Amino acid sequence: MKTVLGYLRPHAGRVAAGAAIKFTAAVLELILPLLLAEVIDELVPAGDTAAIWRTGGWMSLLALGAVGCNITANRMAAWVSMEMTRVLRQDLYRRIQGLSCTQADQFSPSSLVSRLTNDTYNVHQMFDKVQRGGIRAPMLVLGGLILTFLLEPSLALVQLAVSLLTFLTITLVTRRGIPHYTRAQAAVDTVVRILRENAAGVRVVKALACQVRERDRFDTANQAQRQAEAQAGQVMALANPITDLLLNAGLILVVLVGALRVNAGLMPPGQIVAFMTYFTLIQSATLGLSKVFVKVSKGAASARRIQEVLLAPEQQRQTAPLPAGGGFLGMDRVTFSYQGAKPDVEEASFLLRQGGMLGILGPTGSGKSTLTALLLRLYDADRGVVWVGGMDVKAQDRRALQSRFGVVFQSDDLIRGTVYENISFLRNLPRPAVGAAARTAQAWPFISQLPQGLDTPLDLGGANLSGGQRQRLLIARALADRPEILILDNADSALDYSTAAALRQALRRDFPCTTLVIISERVSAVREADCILVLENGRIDAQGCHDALMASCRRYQRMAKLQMGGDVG
Ligand SMILES: Nc1ncnc2c1ncn2[C@@H]1O[C@H](COP(=O)(O)OP(=O)(O)OP(=O)(O)O)[C@@H](O)[C@H]1O
Repeated sequence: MKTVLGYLRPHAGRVAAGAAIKFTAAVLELILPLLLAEVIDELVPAGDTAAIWRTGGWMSLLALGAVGCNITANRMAAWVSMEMTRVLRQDLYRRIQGLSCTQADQFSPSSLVSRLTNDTYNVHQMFDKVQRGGIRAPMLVLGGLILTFLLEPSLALVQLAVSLLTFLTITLVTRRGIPHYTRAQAAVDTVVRILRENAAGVRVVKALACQVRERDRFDTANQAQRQAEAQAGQVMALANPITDLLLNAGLILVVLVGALRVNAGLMPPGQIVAFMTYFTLIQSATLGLSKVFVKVSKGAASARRIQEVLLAPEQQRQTAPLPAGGGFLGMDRVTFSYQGAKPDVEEASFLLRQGGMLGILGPTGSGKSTLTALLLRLYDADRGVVWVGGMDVKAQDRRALQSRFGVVFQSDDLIRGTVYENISFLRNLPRPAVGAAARTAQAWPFISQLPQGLDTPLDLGGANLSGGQRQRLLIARALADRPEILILDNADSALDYSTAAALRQALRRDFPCTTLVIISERVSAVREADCILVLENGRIDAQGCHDALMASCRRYQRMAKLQMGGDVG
């Protein structure tokens, strides 16, 4: 909470000015009933018309002054809470971008999204409500009670009792309602998730004829959401009628007790009117105050969640010396585990010269992608040293390090936009560079056949392209900025053999100085590599060039024979 509160500091002057204006408005509102009682009890019996007009004028001025002050202070409050939330959201976004993948995995992507959206919204609401009602409501309640106690203690006690009852009722009702709303919000999340999964996997759903099951899944989530909303609605439906009842009961009590005291000659009749006005003021302020409490409790919980991300520790930068003759890129006895249970990469060591090619082969789940994640410093190794450009990756600025790479991950997707926008990908690259990358990636033949060439719009995820066309665009995206190091993670899986061969040839021709890291299930994709790693269960089972592995590694020989028939020499 302290960290989030710090975002108010730059606006302290405005907040203080807003509070002073709200204070002034509350004082003006509290003076009005006193003047009203004076008109009824003194000026009307005295028949002093001029004084009645004068006091009426003052009352109008006070009422207008209070409205003006409240509008000004509310606008200031809205500005401050919007501005501080903007900066908070911006800092949170930057921090999320700076989180290591381990930290992002720990928070979970959906939780980070909800911290950035829902939680910042709750904090915004809290600051807005506190500034608007946090001064005015307690001032009106306290000031009203003090003035009424000075005027007539027995009536003031009636007001105090009813106000306390109102406050307790609203707080209890809202507290009971909040869990239902939280459940309703979670149910909405589930509905949205099912919708997104369904939209993304619409082809699979249709192909596997799962529409009915999907509909049932959606209906169940939809029903759960309706139920949670209904329960919340049932609880909250009590709030307004109960407060109306308490307000009316209180007014009746004030009038009754007041009338009895007036009849007994213990107080002037005008004070009943003043009391009724104070009572209405105090009741509405009490309601406002309970709403402030609700917003503060929700906002404080959200502020804690935001703070957890903002204060997530920076990654340590303990570097280790590189082994002698470390080369351009490599690892030395690297061990890494995603969740600390079992090593996902164990004792991995290899070297690669600049401009060289590293091939990585191995069964699914053997740690191939994890090796590239460590090179990119998406995760830090638990033990050992990883280096790129002859320097420990931990000693390098993560963004600068990552900008040296062009990468195609298995999970990459196209965005809604033109072919050019998909290849350039937010980098504003010149069109000739984009065209050249598309040629190397073997994408040009089909791009030139599209109705608007590079300017042809693509659907989200490239739904209007074939799998192989999508893959070639992704490769072009990785190449377009002429990276120093190129990582292709199974990027040829949807390409036919002759296109994959043409791609390899074009890569060597057009990017002779680029260091290549190629993960593939095909021996043909890596056979020209300077070094091929054969992985098994996170360990490097064997490494060497194609000929060396053919001579020494049975697993590699089997794969080569299986995939390339007799052509394995
Ligand atoms: N983000 C993650 N969190 C936890 N475990 C993970 C994560 N990513 C991968 N793993 C685990 O690490 C191990 C190695 O995964 P990795 O993706 O590196 O394998 P791979 O050889 O690239 O597999 P594939 O060929 O199927 O892509 C697997 O056991 C996998 O379950």
